[in-house]
Amino acid sequence: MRRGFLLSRKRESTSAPYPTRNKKPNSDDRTLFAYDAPQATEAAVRPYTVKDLKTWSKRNICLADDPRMSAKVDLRDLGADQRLIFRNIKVGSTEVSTLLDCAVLNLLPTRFSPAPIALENATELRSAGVKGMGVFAVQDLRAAALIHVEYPATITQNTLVLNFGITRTEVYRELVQRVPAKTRSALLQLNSSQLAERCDVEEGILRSNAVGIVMPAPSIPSSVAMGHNALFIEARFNHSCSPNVVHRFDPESFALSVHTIRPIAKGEEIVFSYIDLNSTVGRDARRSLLQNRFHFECMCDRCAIADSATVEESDQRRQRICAATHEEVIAPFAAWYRANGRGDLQKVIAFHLAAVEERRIEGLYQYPYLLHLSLLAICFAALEDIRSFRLWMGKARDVAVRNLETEKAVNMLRYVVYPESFPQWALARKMQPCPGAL
Ligand SMILES: C[S@@+](CC[C@H](N)C(=O)[O-])C[C@H]1O[C@@H](n2cnc3c(N)ncnc32)[C@H](O)[C@@H]1O
Repeated sequence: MRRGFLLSRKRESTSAPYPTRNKKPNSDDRTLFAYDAPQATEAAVRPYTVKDLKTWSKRNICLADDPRMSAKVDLRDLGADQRLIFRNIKVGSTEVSTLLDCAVLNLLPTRFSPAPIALENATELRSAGVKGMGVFAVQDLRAAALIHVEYPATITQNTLVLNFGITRTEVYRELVQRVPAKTRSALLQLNSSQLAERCDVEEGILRSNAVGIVMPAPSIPSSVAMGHNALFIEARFNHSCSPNVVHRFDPESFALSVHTIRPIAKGEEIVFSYIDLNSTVGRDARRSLLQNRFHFECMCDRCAIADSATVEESDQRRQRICAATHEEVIAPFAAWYRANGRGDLQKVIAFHLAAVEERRIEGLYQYPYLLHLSLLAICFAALEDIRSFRLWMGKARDVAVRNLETEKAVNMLRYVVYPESFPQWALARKMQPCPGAL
């Protein structure tokens, strides 16, 4: 057996909380498979001490599939430092098969909060051509609508390096084996794309369908170590580089929720992004990342553009959008403000409207989109233009709603209803020099 192993129940009770590097693994390591702690609420694992975390923090953990990361660390060194255990977590009547680090398990809430309720009859599953099946809107959907809520079938830490006594294939097989029978048969119906010929069914399905989620993490320098993948059976949304929904996993309720980013027309396909569109900008780079990570050639609207001049134009637009810094976005308004309102506020408005339009064309609505919206609302408040203020403040509120920033969204709604209560209301007039002043 290779050096390195997963934590078994037996070891949890020993004085050393985790196997040490010098300790030789033995056949007991496999007792893990018989381990069955049913609830996240059960304190079966000793909580981490500060010392544990400090020791661990010094060590780099890497993504085996990511060449940038594996250069930093010797994979052979990692075996004894992984503290992953299989555990089925119960959320209401749902059971989630997980392979998680003890530190993450200990950070889960002792009681999950109720999941939010999605709009009923909002979507249907049907053919999406070359992409296989896809999810489509069956009614017009407004921006920030909650259209889908689902508990995962499986969750794994995505630092599944081959440093266990078992292979990655066995890990995936075990994880699927632990999924309750009814869900497991639905899981096994999922498409495993090009991976089907290269690996086990379970591995193919998990690797081509699981989506990245954020789990609670101890504060360690290598945050990438805490990346996780979760498999959802019903959320069969295809990928798009111009997504119209965002998904968020909430560890407090243990549910995935999917919100619309913009209004979606009845019949339109509902798509989210499988990758970080801020860091992978050009069409070719996006396609090769999706091919390497998810094993398909992206056929989304932006990637399927045939004309190379249009692709170039789109790439440049995306470059501009992704390169925009917070400072650059606020600069025009800040200059107007510093000049005591003496500049042309219409120019500031034109700057933000152009940026918002570029984002609409590319379907990129991540930060600092909200900043553009807020500054448009501020400009129109300064000019006492009630209609435009309500429009842009309303759009900013939609972003807060889909970001689950409830308090902010409530305040924004108050401003939509009572524009004059907005702090910058009539700012342009108030900043005019008083008649007779020197
Ligand atoms: C989570 S599944 C999405 C649902 C899937 N189409 C189905 O029939 O179950 C991910 C798989 O869908 C396909 N897919 C998703 N987005 C795609 C895209 N933009 N272009 C081509 N294929 C895509 C790929 O085969 C990928 O492995």
